[in-house]
Amino acid sequence: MDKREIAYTKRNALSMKEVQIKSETILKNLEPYLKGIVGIYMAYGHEVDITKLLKQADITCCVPVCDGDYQMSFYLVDENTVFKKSHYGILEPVNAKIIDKNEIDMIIVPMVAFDAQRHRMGHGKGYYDRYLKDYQGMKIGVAFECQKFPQLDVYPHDIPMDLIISEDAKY
Ligand SMILES: Nc1nc2c(c(=O)[nH]1)N(C=O)[C@@H](CNc1ccc(C(=O)N[C@@H](CCC(=O)O)C(=O)O)cc1)CN2
Ligand SMILES: Nc1ncnc2c1ncn2[C@@H]1O[C@H](COP(=O)(O)OP(=O)(O)OP(=O)(O)O)[C@@H](O)[C@H]1O
Repeated sequence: MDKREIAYTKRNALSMKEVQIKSETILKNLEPYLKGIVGIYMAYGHEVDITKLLKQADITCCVPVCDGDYQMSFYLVDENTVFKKSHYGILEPVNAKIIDKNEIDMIIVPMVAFDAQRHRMGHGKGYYDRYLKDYQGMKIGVAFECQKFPQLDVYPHDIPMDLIISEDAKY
C-alpha cells in the first residue's frame, strides 16, 4: 500500500460517530481564524465535516466546482443554495455566482494525509495544487490526527499549508 492508500484505510476505519465528534473539535479549533470570505468544501465519506460553516452568519462561504481539465473554481453559497452531486459524488452548487480567487480571504483545504511540516496529500488529481499555486490568502488544511505521517514525499508542484488543524493539535 502506498501512503495515500494507508491514509484512506486509516480514515475509513473511523466510525461516522467519531468523524462527527472529531469534526466538531476541528471546527472549534478553526473558529479563531475564520473571517470574511471563506473557501470551504462539501465533505463526503470520512472527510472532516465542516459543512456547518454554511450556517455561520458572520462569514461568507464559497465552495469548489471541478471542470473536466483538473481545474476548479469557487462559487458563493449559503444555506439556501441548491446542490447536485458531481461525478465524484461531491455536492456542487447549481446557479451559484463565481468568485475571484483574490477575493477569498482563506481556503479550508481537505487532506488525505499530512505531516507536521505542513505538507499535504490530496486525492492525487492536483485540483488544489493547481488552484492554490497563485493564491495569496491563508491556506488552512484540516484532517484527523490519524492521517498524519512522520514525513510525506514532497514534489515541486506541492503547495504547503500555512496552518494545519486536527482534533488534537495545530501545526
Ligand atoms: N469534499 C471535497 N471536495 C473536493 C475535493 C476534496 O478532496 N474533497 N477535491 C480535491 O481535490 C476536489 C475534487 N477532487 C477529487 C478527486 C478525486 C477523487 C477520488 O478519486 N476519490 C476516490 C476515493 C475517495 C475516498 O476513498 O475517500 C473515489 O471517489 O473513488 C475525489 C475528489 C474538489 N472538491
Ligand atoms: N500546478 C500544477 N500544474 C500542472 N500539473 C500539476 C500541478 N499541480 C499538480 N499537478 C499534477 O497533478 C497530479 C496530481 O498531483 P498530486 O498527487 O500532488 O495531487 P494531490 O495534491 O494529492 O491532489 P488534490 O490537490 O487534487 O487534492 C500530478 O500528476 C501533478 O503532476
